[in-house]
Amino acid sequence: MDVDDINTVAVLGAGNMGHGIAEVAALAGYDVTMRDVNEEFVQDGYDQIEWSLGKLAEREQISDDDADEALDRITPLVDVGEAVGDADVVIEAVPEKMDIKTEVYQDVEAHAPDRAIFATNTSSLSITELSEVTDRPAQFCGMHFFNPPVRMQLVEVISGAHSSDETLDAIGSLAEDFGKTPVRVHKDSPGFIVNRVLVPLMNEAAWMVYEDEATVEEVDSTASYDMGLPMGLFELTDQVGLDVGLHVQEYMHETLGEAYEPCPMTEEKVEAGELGKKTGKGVYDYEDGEGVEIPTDAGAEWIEDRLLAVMADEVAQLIDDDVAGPDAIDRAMQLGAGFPDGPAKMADDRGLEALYDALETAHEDSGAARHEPSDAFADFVEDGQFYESVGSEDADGYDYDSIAVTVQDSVGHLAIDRAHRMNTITTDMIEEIDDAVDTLVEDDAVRAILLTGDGDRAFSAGFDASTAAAGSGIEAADLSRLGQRVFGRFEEIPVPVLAAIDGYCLGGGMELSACADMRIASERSQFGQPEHNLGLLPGWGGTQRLPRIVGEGRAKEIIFTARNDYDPETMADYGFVNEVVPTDEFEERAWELARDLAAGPPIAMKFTKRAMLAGRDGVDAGLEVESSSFGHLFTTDDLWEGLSAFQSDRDPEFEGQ
Ligand SMILES: C/C=C/C(=O)SCCNC(=O)CCNC(=O)[C@H](O)C(C)(C)COP(=O)(O)OP(=O)(O)OC[C@H]1O[C@@H](n2cnc3c(N)ncnc32)[C@H](O)[C@@H]1OP(=O)(O)O
Repeated sequence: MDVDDINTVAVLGAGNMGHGIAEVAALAGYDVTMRDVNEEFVQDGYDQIEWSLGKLAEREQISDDDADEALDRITPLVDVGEAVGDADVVIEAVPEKMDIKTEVYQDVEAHAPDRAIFATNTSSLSITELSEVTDRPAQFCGMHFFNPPVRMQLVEVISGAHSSDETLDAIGSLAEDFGKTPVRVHKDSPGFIVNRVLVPLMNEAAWMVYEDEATVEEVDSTASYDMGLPMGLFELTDQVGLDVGLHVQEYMHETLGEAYEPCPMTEEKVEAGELGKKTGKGVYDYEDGEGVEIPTDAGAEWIEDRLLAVMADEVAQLIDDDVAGPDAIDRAMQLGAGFPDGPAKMADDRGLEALYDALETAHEDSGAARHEPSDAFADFVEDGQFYESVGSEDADGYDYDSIAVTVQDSVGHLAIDRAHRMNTITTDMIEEIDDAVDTLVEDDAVRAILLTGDGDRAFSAGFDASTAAAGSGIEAADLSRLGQRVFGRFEEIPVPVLAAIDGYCLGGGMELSACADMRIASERSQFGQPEHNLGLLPGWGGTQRLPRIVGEGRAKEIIFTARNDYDPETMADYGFVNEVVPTDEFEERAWELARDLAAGPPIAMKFTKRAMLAGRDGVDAGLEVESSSFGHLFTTDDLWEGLSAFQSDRDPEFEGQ
């Protein structure tokens, strides 16, 4: 089945995941039936969707009409026959119990059309085993969403032993059509990617505390502030629920072996009903205690190495077992767990040998199976790096971690690729942008650059404040200089640069866009320089470049008010935005304009940028560059091409000669 043949999606289960998936499908324009075992459950799910759509509309992420139309597309049902009778795809999100799922599939099988693909949202059961309770194992695969589906970008698309390529392609395309990023998991392996990396990591954190090697504060401080993870590991454990985590750990222990033995501390807490945030107490105490309090400076290098080593071993096994490559693993962890970098890259950066040694030393001390490095890990240490040995699966485009760079129709497209963190900007990203500018300028095929932010929430929400913890004044000044210089390169390079802003464009993101030659924005965009709210100032050129574009008075207003909600029309009035475009036409318009710029005369473009830049040193300097450039252009083929195209009333084809 092709994704174009999918019109109706049946979602089984109206719980947290089920109603979230139904909402996502309806927002993408599909007709949705949502089924649960009784009226109350299904109505609860429907009410949750209504509430969530209302919130999206309130935040202007969708219009009121979009919210109403999405809700209208959802039919809540109890009758299985009615729910799946006309379904092209059935997404099952019922409780994680094999007997419940088996019963549901038998019921569904009796009513679903032969063409229907079955996709299970299981996070911990075997896709292959589930597919075998149906009569269509080839039309069956995993489609694992993350909680809450409306906000989380990742969908793991998992191949069971019998899944056909056609099924996997259709479900991958469906996930994309839902506005999500599918990551292919090539084998039905316990925990797939995200849980396979995250669960042993959380388990190791628990063991370190249980065995008195470290305190909760030390582990969480290391994870949050030294490794830059979005939260502490115990904070995460409490948020997920200790019972939920333990359930997956037990499954992994059963299927993968002794190395996954759950920590007794987790078992004890589950037995005592201390399940995490939802019960008021887990590892942290939310009712009688202070809740989560993580000191910024209690981290330790050996804890970081241990945690990285545990992850590296899982990554090694996943790659070795052909479950996924390093870039798929990293992408999944960034989108599904909010990691700043993926575990393969983090381990490569730290050095596999050092991490292997850390694990081996732990094994000598503890003798525990979980500390025994796998053969796969040993092999990768021999090879040097995960990425070096396996390479990247990204076929076209250049290979970067935090940006995506491709060339199409003479346009070099540089997308900030951290949608999971609002496309916030890190030092590594700035260095990658620096390198990408070199690469694109050297590429003769590139005649214009289009700057965008991945996803539909932000061009960029600015500097990644979570990486700002403990820098000295000198380091911060260096970071400021780095951003000023690298962003400023867009002003200096010979090709025109268009920033296409869709969503938040704040702080450093706005400073980056200010270096483009032109800016267009979707109607839903929001602008601002909120640095003063953080006690900072715009440090990537904002105090200099913004006043040049909007005038000093407006620039001071934008910086002093520190608002983050300037609308695009106002920014167009201020002269910052060249054009405001309806959101649903935005991507097309951005590319149209970028292609138009790429079709312009390269030498005249280069000289125009150069003359304007020279003018910043004074009008006379600018005028001098203008006239010498004007003279030079008279010696170019492009001039004659322009003149002859004008005379014969056709579009010119400039070659930059
Ligand atoms: C030299 C350069 C300096 C600078 O650039 S300083 C930074 C300037 N930028 C800002 O101050 C923007 C800060 N962010 C915000 O105000 C809000 O966010 C938004 C208005 C962008 C969006 O608000 P909402 O829709 O309510 O979403 P949410 O839950 O606040 O954010 C979603 C996730 O994105 C993370 N995030 C957003 N901006 C940043 C940032 N600048 N640095 C680090 N993380 C950021 C959040 O924390 C959160 O993450 P989780 O889902 O894990 O809670």
